[in-house]
Amino acid sequence: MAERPYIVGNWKMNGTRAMLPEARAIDRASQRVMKVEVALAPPYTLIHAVHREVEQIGVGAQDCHPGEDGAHTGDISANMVADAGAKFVILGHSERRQDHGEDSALLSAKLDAALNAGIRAILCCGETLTTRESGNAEAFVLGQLREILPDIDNAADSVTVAYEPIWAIGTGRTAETGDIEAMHGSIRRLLNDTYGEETGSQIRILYGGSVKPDNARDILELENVDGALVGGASLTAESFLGIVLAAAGDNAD
Ligand SMILES: O=C[C@H](O)COP(=O)(O)O
Repeated sequence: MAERPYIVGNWKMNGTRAMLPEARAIDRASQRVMKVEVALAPPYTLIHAVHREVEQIGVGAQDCHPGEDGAHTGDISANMVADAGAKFVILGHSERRQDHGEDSALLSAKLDAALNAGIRAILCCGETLTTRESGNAEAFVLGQLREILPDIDNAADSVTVAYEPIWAIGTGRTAETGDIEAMHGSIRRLLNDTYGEETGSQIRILYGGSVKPDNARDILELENVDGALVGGASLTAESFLGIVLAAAGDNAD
């Protein structure tokens, strides 16, 4: 278990203002679990409202445009999400890669925009089931990361990695613990090679893919698993807090 696990809820395209009491409940309970760092990434429309609603937990965005401003109808810049209260942005989620054709060049530009706006990035990576079954999962995931990891000195302050096998997202299937540990170990070695061990060892690596209160403990205990990126189970305070408590080892304080 990481010294201070990082548990991030990604609400994806879910949530109206009716969800604000869930955010408030998550925040209030998280104040009693200081040994876990908790954050929520609501849709753009709720970032400011959630930011105003909470005191303890972090608030982030699920995406940003690579540009600073201008004629991009319907887009939202990193400066805008920062202004709304976001302290981080999720980039490269497989749903955006699939739904919007996002590639590494675009993601690198988005990452630059986020860092210039002074917000951190959660960089997502993960393989399809076909890639896993062909035995190429590790090469694929490390390749994704090599293409987007930024060439900066303070990477540990700016970047978190989230490994999410695509076939485990929203399916109720989680990867085998041995496979998670092996992939996180490979990602750690890549981070150490890229940034040196002092920095590489401090960059957090989250696991995502059907993390629930009843499997969180087993996953979070694995070596090099520093937290979780949670989708479906972050939509109610009850299930999300179940994961937060599992990360705390069930002990508040
Ligand atoms: O960003 C979160 C992940 O895609 C995991 O989603 P899930 O917990 O619903 O499987």
